[in-house]
Amino acid sequence: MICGRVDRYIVLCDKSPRLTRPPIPRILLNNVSCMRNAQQILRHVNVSVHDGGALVLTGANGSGKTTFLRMLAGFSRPSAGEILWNGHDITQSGIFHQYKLQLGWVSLKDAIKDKFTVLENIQWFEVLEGKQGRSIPALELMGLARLAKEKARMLSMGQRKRLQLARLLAIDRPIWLLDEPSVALDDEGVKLLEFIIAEHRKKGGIVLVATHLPLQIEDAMYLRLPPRFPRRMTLVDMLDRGDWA
Ligand SMILES: Nc1ncnc2c1ncn2[C@@H]1O[C@H](COP(=O)(O)OP(=O)(O)OP(=O)(O)O)[C@@H](O)[C@H]1O
Repeated sequence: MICGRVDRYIVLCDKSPRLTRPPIPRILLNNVSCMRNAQQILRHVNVSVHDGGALVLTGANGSGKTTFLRMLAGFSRPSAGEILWNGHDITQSGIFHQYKLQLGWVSLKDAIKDKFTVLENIQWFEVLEGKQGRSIPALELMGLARLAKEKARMLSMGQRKRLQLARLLAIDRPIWLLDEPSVALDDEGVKLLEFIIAEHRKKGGIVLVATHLPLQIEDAMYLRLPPRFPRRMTLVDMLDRGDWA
């Protein structure tokens, strides 16, 4: 029985009290900052995510949500601080090699090959992963089974997003990085997205999602990134402050 927390330790109350370390977060951002083109995009971000956890990033256009996800994907490095996976710095090459195999990525650049069929677009990645048998169930779940043999160029924007999500399911990696995953989805598509996120988390998967649109994600942590450029002061602001009095 857990009786309380003392600093970093959980006190277990039984006949012979003992101290047990809490589990290391699967992902830990420790005082992370990020520069792009000599400009500070993210400043002193601290986040920890355990298995089954979800983090929702919100903030104005240009506030750094995509930058945050790209850093977690290893596309760019923090300019200060560290990103730890299982307690290890992901920027170390040996660690990164293992870490990147944990990641499923959905972004506005959909990496869909127009000349391939819908099914081939998933099976291609499945083969690369050394997996099989998940593509058709994933297409069925995302409502694309009847389009499996069509060329991907025939798909609408929302259908392309569904295909990306089907690929995410088929590849079945534990850490999902989702950049605006609900853009272009209809109401049913958004419900499916919320459903697959919930199911993924039930299996211990982690979801980090940047979004402008509301998503129902139970017990998610929210991180609102501050606007990068403060709004320019208007005449109304000056009058409100009494600068002209
Ligand atoms: N490749 C790049 N090189 C230099 N600066 C960049 C690059 N990509 C983005 N930035 C800068 O980083 C800032 C944050 O961009 P980012 O795409 O992370 O914001 P965002 O919060 O995802 O925005 P949005 O809501 O519009 O998607 C941008 O304003 C831009 O100035």
